Amino acid sequence: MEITLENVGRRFNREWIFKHINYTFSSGKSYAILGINGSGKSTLLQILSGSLSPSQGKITFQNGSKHIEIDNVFQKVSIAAPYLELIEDFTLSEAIDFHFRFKTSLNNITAKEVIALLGMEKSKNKQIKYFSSGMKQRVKLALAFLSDTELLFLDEPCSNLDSQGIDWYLELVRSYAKDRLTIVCSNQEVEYSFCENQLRIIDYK
Ligand SMILES: Nc1ncnc2c1ncn2[C@@H]1O[C@H](COP(=O)(O)OP(=O)(O)OP(=O)(O)O)[C@@H](O)[C@H]1O
Repeated sequence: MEITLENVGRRFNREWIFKHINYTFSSGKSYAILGINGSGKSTLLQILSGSLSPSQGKITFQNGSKHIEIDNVFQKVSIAAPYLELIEDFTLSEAIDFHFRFKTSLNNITAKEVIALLGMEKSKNKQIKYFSSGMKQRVKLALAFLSDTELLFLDEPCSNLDSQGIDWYLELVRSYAKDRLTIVCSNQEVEYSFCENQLRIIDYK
């Protein structure tokens, strides 16, 4: 899978958030999108997931010689982001079952195995609304990493994680990010230091 941006820019009202991005993202590689708060990282990630249109320029999604329509991109992407909330009334087991009604699980991993990987056997029947912010973040990350999608998009992946949680995240990266196109929006090095490519929003202002 390849995502190509040609002269891409986005503005809200009269304010340009970024302009003239020419860049190609390719499968099997990892990318960090870097910038200070409010610089436009999440906006760019939404464009890359097909959920927001650029104000100028062109984005194309290509699988080998096959062009992918923008409306079909959502099937190929897993996103963990602060603005994408879990359904709070679900128990953990229900949230996992619900998620995998829409996305195929990676290597046919079962809900039981996901719960074991989260280390949350004792909380499987607890409603998400009673989870701590760090527990919710772990659930979001597990659902994204363990979905069988070529594109893995992580916006501030270590928010609310303690040092143990950060090690757990890095283990997910080692185990499940390898052959995918991984993009991390961040301004914390620990979250993106594994990414071999970096795109700085400031270069496109
Ligand atoms: N729907 C919208 N309407 C108007 N302005 C918006 C909208 N979405 C984002 N913005 C503005 O675009 C700019 C970039 O926001 P964005 O969330 O992409 O930044 P970010 O780099 O991800 O920030 P953070 O690190 O705080 O998450 C901000 O000034 C924000 O206020």
